[in-house]
Amino acid sequence: MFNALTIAGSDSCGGAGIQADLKAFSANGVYGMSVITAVTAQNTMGVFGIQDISPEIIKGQIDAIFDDIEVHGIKIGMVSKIESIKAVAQSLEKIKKLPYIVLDPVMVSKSRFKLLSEDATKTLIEELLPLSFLITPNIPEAEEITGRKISNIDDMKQAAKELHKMGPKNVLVKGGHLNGPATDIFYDSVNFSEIKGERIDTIHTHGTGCTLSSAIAANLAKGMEVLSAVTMGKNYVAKAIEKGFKLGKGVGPTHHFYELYRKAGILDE
Ligand SMILES: Nc1ncnc2c1ncn2[C@@H]1O[C@H](COP(=O)(O)OP(=O)(O)OP(=O)(O)O)[C@@H](O)[C@H]1O
Ligand SMILES: Cc1ncc(CO)c(N)n1
Repeated sequence: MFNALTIAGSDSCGGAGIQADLKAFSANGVYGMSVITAVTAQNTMGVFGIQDISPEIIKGQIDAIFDDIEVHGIKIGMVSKIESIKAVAQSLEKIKKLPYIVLDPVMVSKSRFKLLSEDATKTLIEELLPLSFLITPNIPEAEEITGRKISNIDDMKQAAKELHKMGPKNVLVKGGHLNGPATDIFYDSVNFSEIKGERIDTIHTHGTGCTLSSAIAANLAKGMEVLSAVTMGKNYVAKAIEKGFKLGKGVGPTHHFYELYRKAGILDE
């Protein structure tokens, strides 16, 4: 059995963060483990508070896992404070043979709540980008990291090149925030690939980024090469968005178990 580890924040309503990651791991056939960096009080309408976990307990969780278990893939999501980022980087740097790391540089929630402290972007760039096999910024995140405005596919490609210079082996700039087709740009230092997808007309997109990065981490953990892992992850998130559903009063979550429910006759359409 292959496994994957998510290092991220908890989302109390289960649509994003650790909860989305563990569901995406399971649905993509790997055993899921978690290191919680922060707890958010969150629902489909917004984020109402954050409690950061202490650097000691973040390190303690990572050490506990790596002292005992061979990890096959890692996804890093929300790590909101400078001290938390340093704790993650220091713990991971100690590990002799690191598995592939997929970093989703989470900064702001769909409801516009800051999930990364304003002073922490530089630390995220310096400490976590060089450790990453793949980073998956959305457009506002790519703009914040590169300082460039991104309005179209060519801008996404330029940004991917600049992001690559900051240390990650591969870059996926996600196009969910542009108008038109949901095209993501993949760059591996030599070639660009346009990972195409139709835009699905839905408001239920809570946790799309978490779902995608975790599906890709699961695929890498299973030994898939990077472009297949990204393409299959993109197909997975498209289906999860298509089957996204109403939960609460706001932006509902992606659906991770549609196929399983369909096969079991538990349809929820
Ligand atoms: N309406 C949509 N229809 C189809 N695909 C979409 C849609 N919205 C986003 N996507 C895709 O979902 C994936 C996640 O992209 P997105 O830009 O939404 O991430 P994000 O902003 O990081 O998400 P999050 O809210 O979890 O932080 C990308 O592959 C993107 O192309
Ligand atoms: C905990 C958490 N991580 C990531 C996101 C993505 O925006 C979110 N809303 N909440």
